[in-house]
Amino acid sequence: MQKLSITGGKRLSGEIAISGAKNAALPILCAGLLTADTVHLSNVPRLQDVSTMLKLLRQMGLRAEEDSERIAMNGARVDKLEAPYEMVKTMRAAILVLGPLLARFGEAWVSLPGGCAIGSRPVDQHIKGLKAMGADIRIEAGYIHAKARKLKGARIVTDMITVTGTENLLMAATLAEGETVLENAAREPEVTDLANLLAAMGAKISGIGTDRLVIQGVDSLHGATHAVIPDRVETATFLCAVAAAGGDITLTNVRTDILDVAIDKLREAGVVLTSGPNWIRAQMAARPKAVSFRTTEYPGFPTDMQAQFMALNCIADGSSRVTETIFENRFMHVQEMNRLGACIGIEGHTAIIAGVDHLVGAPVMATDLRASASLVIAGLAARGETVVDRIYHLDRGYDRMEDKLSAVGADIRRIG
Ligand SMILES: CC(=O)N[C@H]1[C@@H](OP(=O)(O)OP(=O)(O)OC[C@H]2O[C@@H](n3ccc(=O)[nH]c3=O)[C@H](O)[C@@H]2O)O[C@H](CO)[C@@H](O)[C@@H]1O
Ligand SMILES: C=C(OP(=O)(O)O)C(=O)O
Repeated sequence: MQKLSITGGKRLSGEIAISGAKNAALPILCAGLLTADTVHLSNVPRLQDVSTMLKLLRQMGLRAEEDSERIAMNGARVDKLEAPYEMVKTMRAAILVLGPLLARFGEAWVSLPGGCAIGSRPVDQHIKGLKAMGADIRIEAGYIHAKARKLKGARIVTDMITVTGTENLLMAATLAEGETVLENAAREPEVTDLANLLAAMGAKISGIGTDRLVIQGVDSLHGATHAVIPDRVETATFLCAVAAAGGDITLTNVRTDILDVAIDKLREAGVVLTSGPNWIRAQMAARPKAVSFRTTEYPGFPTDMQAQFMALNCIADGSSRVTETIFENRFMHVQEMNRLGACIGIEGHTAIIAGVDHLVGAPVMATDLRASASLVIAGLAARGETVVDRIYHLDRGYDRMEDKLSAVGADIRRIG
């Protein structure tokens, strides 16, 4: 099993180009199922989840031609309406084929995702919404089996804000008969990016970027050309890395307008940030100051950045409180950080971090995607060598992270 070896204590200096957003690219690839025409995508990140999603879509009959960070996909020959367990278990986002398959082909078989390292993560709201649109949905042998001769528009109020739930229902609604209103919709920029692509494909959507999406169904969608938005989580991860290790880096291909909370917290931590239209520069010369926060839906503090900011707090001056409100089990990195000498206690959904003067490298285990990133950040700041095991989690969502970090002076390499 591959690992990352990091020898901490090197300041970071130079430029890193940010890749396209994983959480925008995955639903956007699934949108290719909604049309028989060709959808041209650029700024698609090269990471494991994208490869897994392409493998799944190709199994269904979607044609996808890849060239560097561009993909042209054509759904004219899609005929296998199934997402098997082997795919869904490695990538929960496979659930995003449910809405498009049902809307265009009237049937879908999607393995029910189980829980994962960060929480139980049910998909009841996806099912509730599709049922409200007239689908007949049964759970058969571990699969969601959905059927609908033609979906019908409906007013759907989800019990909680759900990102992929909103995306699935949005895609389904584009080809439903009549009007669908999605209340309590997720406002994450990745949902907006998907909605913008769907609009370019001929979908009639109003309220894009708000928590109330109104969709007038159309008979068919057509091809389009779209650039995936830059990854705000990858951006924030590298900003946390320089905040923890010190140095001066400039990130390019970024969208600073979707990073407000992260930027505020980094400034509070003492990072000097300057930015232009598509770049941000971070300079850090001192020990970071501790920052407290609670995760919430966009535009609040993202749960996907919680672990990386916690790594910063471990070596910060002062104590902090980090409350996780989205997932019930997203503190798996805490025990690993404590193995590096951090001082973190957990009270319910809150981690209380007493900043220590320095961390000391040790072998640690990655338990999920962002936990892995946080351990890399901790390793960059620690004295001596940290070896992060199970980095297949990291590879799911980061595009060549160790190459990008070594290019700015980090001592990091893949082993095993
Ligand atoms: C591929 C992708 O975009 N993944 C992101 C997406 O995950 P994902 O879309 O799976 O997360 P959701 O927004 O759906 O989850 C939010 C909360 O709602 C709960 N819930 C959700 C749906 C449902 O039917 N029932 C239910 O109870 C979940 O268990 C969780 O507690 O949003 C999360 C929250 O910003 C991010 O951490 C993930 O990186
Ligand atoms: C939790 C994440 O992804 P996923 O929903 O694909 O598990 C993430 O990107 O941090």
